[in-house]
Amino acid sequence: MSTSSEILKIEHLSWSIPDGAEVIRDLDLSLQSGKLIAVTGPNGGGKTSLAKLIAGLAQPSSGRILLNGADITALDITQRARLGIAFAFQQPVRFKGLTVRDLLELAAGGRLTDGELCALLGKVGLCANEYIHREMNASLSGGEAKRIEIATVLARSAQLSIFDEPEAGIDLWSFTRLVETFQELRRNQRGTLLIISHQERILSIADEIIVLADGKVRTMGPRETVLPSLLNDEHAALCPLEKEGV
Ligand SMILES: Nc1ncnc2c1ncn2[C@@H]1O[C@H](COP(=O)(O)OP(=O)(O)OP(=O)(O)O)[C@@H](O)[C@H]1O
Repeated sequence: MSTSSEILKIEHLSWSIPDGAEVIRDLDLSLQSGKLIAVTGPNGGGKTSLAKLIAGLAQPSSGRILLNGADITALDITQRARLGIAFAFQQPVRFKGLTVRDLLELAAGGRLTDGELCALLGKVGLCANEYIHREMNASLSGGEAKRIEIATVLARSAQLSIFDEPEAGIDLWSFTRLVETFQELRRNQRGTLLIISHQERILSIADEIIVLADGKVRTMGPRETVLPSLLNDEHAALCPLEKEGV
């Protein structure tokens, strides 16, 4: 059993949108390595904004982000990706001209055998034979593109993988497979997983749950203590969870 250490530290982080409204407000956070951490909370609470700030897609107005103790606040998304941060968008990105194989090989950093591609796509409930030569264009359905994007993050085997609402737009069977994949990664301690989700099934497999509301951490703690309070009536209005289906 490995002892976990701090992989990400966030100090006094704030971020404002162009009209001046503060979306992330003086937020402090510490994430331990090898854990599955779920981030939940009401719509508009700042979850995606926080993920973008961590991935380097947005620059904070103030505060610091440290990865393994090193200040990465000034680094852009490419530099942070090189250091081991991978981000799967809420809305998948399409890349005209690139095939699914190209994209997964780019993510993995080298050639992949058909068997490896099959294993990766199988983790998100896709059959490789039908997909590896498909172009990442509009001919893919929203759910297919979303699952391929998730597979690219899995292919990266990053130190810190961030998934923004992986449940959004994918069918129940693929979602079940994905939840199993997250559990496998957690069991094998393959990096740290930060998963933004409204799904009780994701929250139920988390080591830690963060509830974000109004740009601040409302609650953070082990699943065993946070989830019961999220499921009771007192918190239902603050953070309605999706219990069935996707
Ligand atoms: N680029 C932007 N321009 C203007 N407003 C923005 C921008 N990005 C985020 N916001 C606003 O900031 C707030 C937080 O948005 P964010 O997407 O981070 O919330 P969220 O917690 O991820 O919500 P959801 O659960 O609906 O995905 C929202 O009110 C949103 O409208």
